[in-house]
Amino acid sequence: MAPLWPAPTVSEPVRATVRLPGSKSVTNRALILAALADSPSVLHKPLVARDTRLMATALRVLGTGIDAQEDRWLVTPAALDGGSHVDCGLAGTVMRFVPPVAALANGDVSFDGDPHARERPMDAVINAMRALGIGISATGSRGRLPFTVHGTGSVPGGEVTMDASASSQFVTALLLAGARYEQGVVVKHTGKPIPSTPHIEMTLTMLRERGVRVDSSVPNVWRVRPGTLHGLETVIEPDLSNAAPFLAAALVTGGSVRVPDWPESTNQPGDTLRDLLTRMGATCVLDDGLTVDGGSVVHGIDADLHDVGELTPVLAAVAALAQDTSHLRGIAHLRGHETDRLKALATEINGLGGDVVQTSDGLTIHPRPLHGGVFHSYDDHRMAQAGAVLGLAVPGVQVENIATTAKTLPAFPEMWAAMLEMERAA
Ligand SMILES: O=C(O)C1=C[C@@H](OP(=O)(O)O)[C@@H](O)[C@H](O)C1
Ligand SMILES: C=C(OP(=O)(O)O)C(=O)O
Repeated sequence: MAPLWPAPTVSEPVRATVRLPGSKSVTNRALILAALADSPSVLHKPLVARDTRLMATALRVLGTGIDAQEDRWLVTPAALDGGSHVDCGLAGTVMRFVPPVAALANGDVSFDGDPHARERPMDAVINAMRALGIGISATGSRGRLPFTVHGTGSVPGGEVTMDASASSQFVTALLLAGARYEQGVVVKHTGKPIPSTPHIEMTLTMLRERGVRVDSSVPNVWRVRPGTLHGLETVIEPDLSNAAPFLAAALVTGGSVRVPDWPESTNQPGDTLRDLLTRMGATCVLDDGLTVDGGSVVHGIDADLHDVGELTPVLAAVAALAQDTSHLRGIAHLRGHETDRLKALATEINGLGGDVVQTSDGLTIHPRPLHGGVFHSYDDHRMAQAGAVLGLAVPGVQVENIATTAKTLPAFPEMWAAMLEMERAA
């Protein structure tokens, strides 16, 4: 078993300012778009974490120049080469977004990842790529990793229909590369509603900022015109989903946490924390940062998290510490995330004495007095964060493999300690 991290418990309200590094989703889109552009791009304040390093490495092996200084990454596009291998780790953004780019390379590019990456749904992207004229041979089972993309230097493109109900990333994957296909791309979704749609909006916004013409006027249809992407100098927003555990600390301890540089307008799903935490008893004030003050109680919540699924683990931890029952709905797709998050949350919270029931599309969480114990993280950064939140209020919680937070926030343990230190110093 990976090492255990004794999650700190606090008896005083947490009072802190927590500055967060860049967004994973924005950084990895910016890297892909920079690699496909007609001129160099500069990314200021990118996220430096496992998922973004994997993306940078993937694009480098395809021939892109990336000069990564700490807070400033210069990306110089070049002709894309094949004959290489891409390690996707456990990053959905790498395993879904890079293959349609690799199709533009001259030669074969093979893809694989962590053991659990081979379980994550991928078939819609593979089938769509085939329909767009891309050669791809899947050696993995059921259209999953590992597979090889047979790049020929160009892609016909055109119209494709897919079922993206398992992940919004399937749509994003084709839109990001589509302008570089000869006929562009038209993606049509059929099936149950797509989750995490703000992430598709993020893709559209970032494409348009780089000069790509995208029509999204018809629901569930996206039309990307063939054309040139421009290089761009851009500042990456802080990762608002990674703000969740820190803001939750304010709520569960009745304290106050401020996150500077909270964007006034954003496509990041983490922005809905303002509404969700307010409904759970917090007061949220947005000026040039977001300040969350906890009240005297934590309320349960009945919430559809379909669009903001990645917030679920931390919200479930808060819900387990609330005064009444919560219903988290619309998140069946979380079974295909870094782990089956519904099963993992129910198992681990119940292991501490909780009462969490899995439903067909979510979780029902009845708060119960919790006790200490091991909280397994399943190589899932957000499970580890959920364990840390529970530990604030429950003595003796030990989070297994806290290092897995490095997927999107390598300094998480240090930032957590610093947040609690500020409270003691205040
Ligand atoms: O496009 C993106 O950057 C993401 C889309 C979402 O994926 P799903 O649509 O699979 O939930 C989200 O959960 C993930 O963390 C990041
Ligand atoms: C689902 C997530 O990640 P990925 O980009 O690997 O899908 C997540 O970060 O919560």
